[in-house]
Amino acid sequence: MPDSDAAPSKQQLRQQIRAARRGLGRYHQRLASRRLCARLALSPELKRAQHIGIYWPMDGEIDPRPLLQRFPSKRFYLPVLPRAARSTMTFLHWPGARLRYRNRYGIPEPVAGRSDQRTPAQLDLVLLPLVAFDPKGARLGMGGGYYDRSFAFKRINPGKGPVLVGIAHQLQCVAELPVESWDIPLVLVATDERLYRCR
Ligand SMILES: Nc1nc2c(c(=O)[nH]1)N(C=O)[C@@H](CNc1ccc(C(=O)N[C@@H](CCC(=O)O)C(=O)O)cc1)CN2
Ligand SMILES: Nc1ncnc2c1ncn2[C@@H]1O[C@H](COP(=O)(O)OP(=O)(O)OP(=O)(O)O)[C@@H](O)[C@H]1O
Repeated sequence: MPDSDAAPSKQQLRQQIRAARRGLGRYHQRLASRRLCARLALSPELKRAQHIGIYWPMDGEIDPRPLLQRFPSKRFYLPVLPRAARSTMTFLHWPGARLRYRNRYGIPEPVAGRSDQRTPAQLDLVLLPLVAFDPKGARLGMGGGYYDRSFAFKRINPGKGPVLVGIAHQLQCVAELPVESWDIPLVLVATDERLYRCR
């Protein structure tokens, strides 16, 4: 079979979708972020959650940060990459911790200090950045395996720990992603246009 007919590899899919996402204009980004946050704010899962993992957007990702203003009484946490290879991320309360440091991918991270620090299992809900998703809740990330490793405990005990919510622009939706044995399924995916309840 010629290459052009084959399903795109994970790497090709990442490249295509990341380029499309980076191409979104500033006006589109602002509107998409507001629509996403308005939709998320209505979900019972988010209303119930008190300790929420969020992310600092990069590479054209949709911006979830307006949720902080909407929910001043909830606590939000940013991921901090593990120091040791193959370890899990920790989540630091923010704002509160200083955001001075950029990690190896150029993403700002809070600096551990006196601020509240949580393990992945200690959060109520996590908003996961992603490159592509499908309506069944499969997620393709940047390829580091950070979220998969951090929430691997949910494969053994799906009821434990946070509700995992994928966050994306609508253009990041694909019909079906190949699922790897280590992939952690998403319960919800929220975009600027829709909310997907998976499975
Ligand atoms: N906003 C945000 N924060 C996040 C993630 C994310 O996807 N988005 N992550 C989700 O896991 C973790 C970081 N994972 C990342 C993995 C790879 C690259 C990246 O840019 N890779 C380059 C290769 C460069 C290199 O190896 O140095 C690339 O693909 O171009 C970025 C983040 C934690 N924080
Ligand atoms: N639970 C796990 N235990 C050990 N290794 C893992 C685990 N989950 C993922 N990995 C490793 O991480 C690598 C990257 O996985 P994958 O390409 O699915 O990451 P991703 O979901 O795209 O990335 P991210 O979660 O950082 O956005 C895989 O090659 C796999 O070996």
